[in-house]
This record gives sequence, C-alpha cells and structure tokens, in this order.
Amino acid sequence: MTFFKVNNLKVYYPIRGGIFRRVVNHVKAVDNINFELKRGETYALVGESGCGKTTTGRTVVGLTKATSGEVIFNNLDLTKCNRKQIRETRREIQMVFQDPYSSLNPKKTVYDIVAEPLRNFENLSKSEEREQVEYFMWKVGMSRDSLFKYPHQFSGGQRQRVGIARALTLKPKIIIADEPVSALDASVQAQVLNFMQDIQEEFGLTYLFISHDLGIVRHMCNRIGIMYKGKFVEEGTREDIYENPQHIYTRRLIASIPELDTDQHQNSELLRKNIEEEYQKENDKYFNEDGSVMDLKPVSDTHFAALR
Ligand SMILES: Nc1ncnc2c1ncn2[C@@H]1O[C@H](COP(=O)(O)OP(=O)(O)OP(=O)(O)O)[C@@H](O)[C@H]1O
Repeated sequence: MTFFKVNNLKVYYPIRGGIFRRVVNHVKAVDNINFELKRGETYALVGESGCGKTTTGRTVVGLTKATSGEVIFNNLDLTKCNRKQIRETRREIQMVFQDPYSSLNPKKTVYDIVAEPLRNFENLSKSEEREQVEYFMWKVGMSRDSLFKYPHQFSGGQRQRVGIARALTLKPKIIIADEPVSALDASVQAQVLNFMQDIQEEFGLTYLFISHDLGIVRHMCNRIGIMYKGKFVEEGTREDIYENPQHIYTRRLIASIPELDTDQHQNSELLRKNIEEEYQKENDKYFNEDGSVMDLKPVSDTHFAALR
C-alpha cells in the first residue's frame, strides 16, 4: 500500500490583467512534481525562495488547491475525495508553520490554541480535553502554568513548541514542517530540531521538511528533493545529494553552505567559481531554450533505488 505519494502535481496561480481582470497568464508555482514519503522518514524539500516549496506543503495539507495531479495518502487521492474522506484523512497530515510569531492567534490563550484541533475533530468532555492539552504541552516541554498565557508572553522557540503541540493533538501520521526554525535564533534552532527528532520516534511521525538551508537539512533528513522554479531538478538520499550532486543547481546550493568556508576557504572559493562558470556555459544541459527548468527524467532513478 502506498503510504504517501505526490504524482504530477501542478499548482498554477492565475495572473489577472486588464479592466475585466481576465486571466492573462499563470505563475507556475509547482510544475509537475513527483515524490514519495516512506513511513517514518524525514524527506526534505529544498530550494531557494520562490521555488514552490511552501505551495507544495500547503497543497498537501489542503490549504491550497491543486491545478492538477494527485496527492495519494493511504491509497486515497486527497485532491479528489469527498468532504467526509477529507475530514478523516486531513487530520492525519498536520502543518507546522514557519513563523511562530504570526502563526499563533495572539488573542487566544495557549490552552485554546492547542485545544482547537481537538474541538474541531473530536467530541471530548472538558476534563478529557484538559488532560490531552496538558499531556501534549508536557511532551513539548512546556509547564502547566504556561497554559493560560498568551503567545506574546513566550520566546520564539517556546512558541514553536506550542505550534508543534497543536499539530500533535490529533496524532497525525505526517507533519509538514515549513521552515520550522528559520525565524529562530541559531542557538534555539538546534534545540527545536533535536526535539523534533525526539518526538518523531516517539510518535512515529513522518516529516516533510521544507527548508532553504542545506546545512539544517543535512542534520535532519534521510532523502532530499531539490526544487528550482517549480520543478524537481534532483532527488536522492542525503549521501547522493551531499557527496555526489548531479544537477548544477544542487552543486551551487551545496557550494554556498557557509560551513564549507571554515577549513577550506580557498578551495570552496575555487569550487564556487568553477560551478558558476559551468552554470553560465552549460545552461543548455539543464534548462530549456526559454530558460525554464528541464523536467527531471526519469522522475528519479535514485528515488526508486532508495525505495527498493
Ligand atoms: N497566493 C499566490 N498567488 C500568486 N502567486 C503566488 C501565491 N503564493 C505563491 N505565489 C508564487 O508562487 C511561487 C512559489 O511560491 P512559494 O511560496 O511556494 O515558494 P517557496 O519556495 O516556499 O518560497 P519561500 O521560501 O520564500 O516561502 C512564487 O513565485 C510566488 O510568488
């Protein structure tokens, strides 16, 4: 049985123009992508700002509508199922958002924020609800006296823990973590990432980890899909991507990881220069004449090899 798979997903946003606001063109935010999540793994979607990572994540959780393609979860296509099926399956895929400063409602107490999904999906008594909220807050390392405080009374790292507690209450199978630490200080980032790894094992979670930061992805993820201008340009295991990147864009991303600078500054400068030259010279190997990204063909040898 397929656990989770995205097939030929496209998400196009209309661009309207003229006095009648007709659709004159589209932004191809996601343009025919394919990937699969294996139960219990952390799969990274990586790429620079605007390449379509967030749109992919939002489409998977149902916050954005797919233009075409399939999102298969437990053998159901989430883009086509009825309301009842959507309700049943959507609760199993939750999202943790990038910015803990704006993603939690400032007018609600932490208790209400964490209890909200339970109120939407489960019919619990007040005492059962309280028990659940306290349990998940405890799991994310928040004390009982934080329950009736408001988001602004917490640090960024604590707020992200609240966001994670909220995502956990419905006992999801998959968590889409969209740049979950990029708004946090470097010192707090590591704490939150380590904590995410701890709960992954405990709750049997599968993560779709969205990030532009290949340094963090190396720490967190088993397999990686590299996105560029709405398409996948490469996919592979962590070793494939970091030790033997194939696509020029992936090599540019890896060469830009700052830690390369520490011991081998000269080498990494040279590497970047070579990659830049190749990028300028060999565009036709990777891009179509109109500058759009060539489709990854076959979808991914490494991908299927990794699944076998
Ligand atoms: N609601 C929308 N309407 C129109 N265009 C959109 C909309 N949301 C995103 N886009 C466009 O779709 C493309 C992909 O955006 P998306 O936010 O998915 O990229 P991203 O890789 O997640 O970037 P970031 O890391 O900056 O969030 C961008 O060109 C963006 O401007």
